[in-house]
Amino acid sequence: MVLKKSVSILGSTGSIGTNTIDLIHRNPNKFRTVALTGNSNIQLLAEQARELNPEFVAVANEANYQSLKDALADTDIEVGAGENAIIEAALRDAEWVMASIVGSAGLAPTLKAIERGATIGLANKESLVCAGELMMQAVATHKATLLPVDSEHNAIFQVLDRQNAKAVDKIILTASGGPFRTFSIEDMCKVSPKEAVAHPNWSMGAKISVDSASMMNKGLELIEAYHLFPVDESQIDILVHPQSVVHSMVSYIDGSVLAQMGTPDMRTPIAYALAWPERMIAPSAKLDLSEIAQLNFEEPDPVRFPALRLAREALKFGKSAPAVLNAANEESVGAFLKEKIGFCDITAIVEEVLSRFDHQEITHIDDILATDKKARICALQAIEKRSR
Ligand SMILES: NC(=O)C1=CN([C@@H]2O[C@H](COP(=O)(O)OP(=O)(O)OC[C@H]3O[C@@H](n4cnc5c(N)ncnc54)[C@H](OP(=O)(O)O)[C@@H]3O)[C@@H](O)[C@H]2O)C=CC1
Ligand SMILES: CC(=O)[C@@H](O)[C@H](O)COP(=O)(O)O
Ligand SMILES: [Mn+2]
Repeated sequence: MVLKKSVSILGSTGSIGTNTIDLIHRNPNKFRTVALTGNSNIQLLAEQARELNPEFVAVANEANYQSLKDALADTDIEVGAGENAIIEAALRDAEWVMASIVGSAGLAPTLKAIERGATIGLANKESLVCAGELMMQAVATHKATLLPVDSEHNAIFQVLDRQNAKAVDKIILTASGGPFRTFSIEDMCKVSPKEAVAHPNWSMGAKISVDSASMMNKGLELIEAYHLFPVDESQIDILVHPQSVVHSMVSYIDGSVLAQMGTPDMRTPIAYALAWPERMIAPSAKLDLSEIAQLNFEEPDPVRFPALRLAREALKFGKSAPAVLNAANEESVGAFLKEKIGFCDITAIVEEVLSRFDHQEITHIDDILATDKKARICALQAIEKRSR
């Protein structure tokens, strides 16, 4: 009998979470679910729990505790609510944990799963952006395994020659350019949330879709790549590739460039991380290059997409700057989605908060949590000033 891999999914009700569950459903003999977590979508969380029968289900928003409890009253699944319950889910004894909570809310639970030495499928890039050094130190100290799920980083992980790290010349992160790749600044400043979440290639949650539209997603991914892979900031390039077929590349000192390709379906990188070090079948459409016929590449435009410069500056500055960048961006994206500010205000506010902030050294997760809180207050003031 083959032992089932025990898995927990933090953020099971989101886009990454539901794609992960899709793969688990297709492989009932391979996986056993230990814990699931959500925030607002109680109906889906309860349905997932009924189907997968985990030990424990947690909801971050405490106001949703009773409805989740009621929905699972006739089962023996334990139910928890609040930030501590999400931490408890991360601490439950699953070998493999999908970190797919959106935003810096994912940091503390991901770190707890790392500290117990689990294998983490990391989708939650914001945690690495905020606390890259601390997280990577914790991975080494606790002998945890961090498997990048973000499609670009998963691609790099697949083509990086770890035996010859010194032979790496560049990491080339591909970017679709988002829905406004060809827009003028004037037109971009007028776009609606509906237009911003309509990614040309990927189906994703609202926050990351807006990040893709501003290209802050690529800025966050630059910082993510810096922490995940043994390269300097100057060795990470960003290249616009509108088809999202080449998910990223590594170029070597001998002139070889290795790329990972596939159709834009997150079930491929999730399946890679779920099955690692083996591989498993994923239902993603097969790549047909003759049908696609053309793959295009172009340099990103730093004027229309200032997020790329802001993220690189924050990475170079270090200290609390990346955590401030992330917090200000999360608040601004939230305000844009609520139509309180315009699309171009997002990066303007991030820049304003970054420049006003007294950046401090980070030595402990509490420093990150305090920075995150302070930067959000600062961002909310800037949002208020620009509110429509
Ligand atoms: N979607 C994608 O294809 C990709 C996503 N990523 C990254 O993966 C992460 C998840 O993205 P995505 O799945 O698109 O996001 P979604 O918005 O679709 O899902 C987010 C998940 O987090 C939960 N959640 C929201 N707020 C909180 C909170 N405060 N505390 C605990 N849980 C919370 C949501 O619960 P509920 O729905 O119940 O409210 C949901 O389960 C992000 O960091 C994103 O950048 C990376 C690469 C690709
Ligand atoms: C699927 C995934 O990994 C996203 O991060 C995606 O890369 C977004 O596309 P952009 O290249 O437009 O940011
Ligand atoms: Mn990505």
